[in-house]
Amino acid sequence: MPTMLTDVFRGHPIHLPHSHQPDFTSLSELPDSYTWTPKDDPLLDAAPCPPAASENIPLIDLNHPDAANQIGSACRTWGAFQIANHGVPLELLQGIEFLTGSLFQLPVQRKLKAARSDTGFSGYGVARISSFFNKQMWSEGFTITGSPLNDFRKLWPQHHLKNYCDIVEEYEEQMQTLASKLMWLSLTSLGVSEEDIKWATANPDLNWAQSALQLNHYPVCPEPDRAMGLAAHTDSTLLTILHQNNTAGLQVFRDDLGWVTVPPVPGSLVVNVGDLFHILSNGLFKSVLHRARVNQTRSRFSVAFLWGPQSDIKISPVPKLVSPVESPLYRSVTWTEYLRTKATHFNEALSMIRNHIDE
Ligand SMILES: C=C1C[C@]23C[C@@]1(O)CC[C@H]2[C@@]12CCC[C@@](C)(C(=O)O1)[C@H]2[C@@H]3C(=O)O
Ligand SMILES: O=C(O)CCC(=O)C(=O)O
Ligand SMILES: [Fe+2]
Repeated sequence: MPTMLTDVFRGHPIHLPHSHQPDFTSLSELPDSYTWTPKDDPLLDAAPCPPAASENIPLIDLNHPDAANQIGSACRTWGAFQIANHGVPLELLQGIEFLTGSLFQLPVQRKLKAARSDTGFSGYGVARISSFFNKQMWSEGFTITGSPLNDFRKLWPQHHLKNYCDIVEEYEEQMQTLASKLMWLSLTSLGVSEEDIKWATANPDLNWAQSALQLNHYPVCPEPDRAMGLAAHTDSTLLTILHQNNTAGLQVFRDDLGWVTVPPVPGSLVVNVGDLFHILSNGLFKSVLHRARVNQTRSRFSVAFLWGPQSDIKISPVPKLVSPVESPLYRSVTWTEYLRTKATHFNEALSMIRNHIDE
């Protein structure tokens, strides 16, 4: 029986030093513990030198006949792109956004009833990556995997539950189908087809995949330029599909451009390449470093669908992308092993599993 995401941190507790959530609305000044300087994050103010032209991640129409190549090119240069005509109904995007807003609007004491424990996976809390930073992030989150019923019943009365659980389940189903379509489209652009990835084709109906939903809230902030919503990180996933409300905040990093803000395009979705897809593509696809900034006038919400393989599946560079010249850059790893490595080594996790080829 493969490890489910719910078991990933069992026996591997993640203790978050600042798990106490403030009532963000009551703060008119940024407390020192929320004030970030380049000492707290060396990439905080990273800007290109000389300043770069205004470039952004591409917006790709999934109905375009050349979509696969456009996606492949975005995965190589940015590790991120936006998609339109993705087939996810607008009402469902509005539904998950409404649910996210209603959840975070609840009083802190109620949200804490569904707090995530040190060894737990789902529930309410600060970002898991908080333990790697000295400063606190201006955000709150809620992680869901599978049915959210157990956690939701701690938050809402019975009559809301069915509707909210239906929205989450429908959203997870649609995202799962979309993520798989995006994976195969991007692999096609590398000349990799379904016969080349046995673990995916041996388990039809996406039985080989698992996922989590991360709901994020970035409240209005009195001093946004000195605060950080979610610090720079890469996702551990194969792919992450992100819905953001109509408020900018997500930024992606490119060595040559510095931080680039991803503008919200109503109805479209952002896709990030995660570390496992970087490994699978033998480094051809970039796992994108990204973060979320906050602002003074509008709350921001995002819903990240984090998608990866079941835990009995070992991910390693696709043999077709490996040759005597292009040796495998990484050893094989399951998602569970990788999440645990990431929980201890954070942004160094990829280099921990990199093969060191003697020159
Ligand atoms: C499956 C997962 C990926 C994630 C850790 C988690 O167990 C659930 C939350 C995910 C998230 C969302 C915010 C950024 C991130 C780095 C984190 O701390 O929690 C990601 C994790 C990840 O992709 O590694
Ligand atoms: O809120 C955002 O735009 C980013 C969220 C994110 O990176 C995540 O949940 O992993
Ligand atoms: Fe992320």
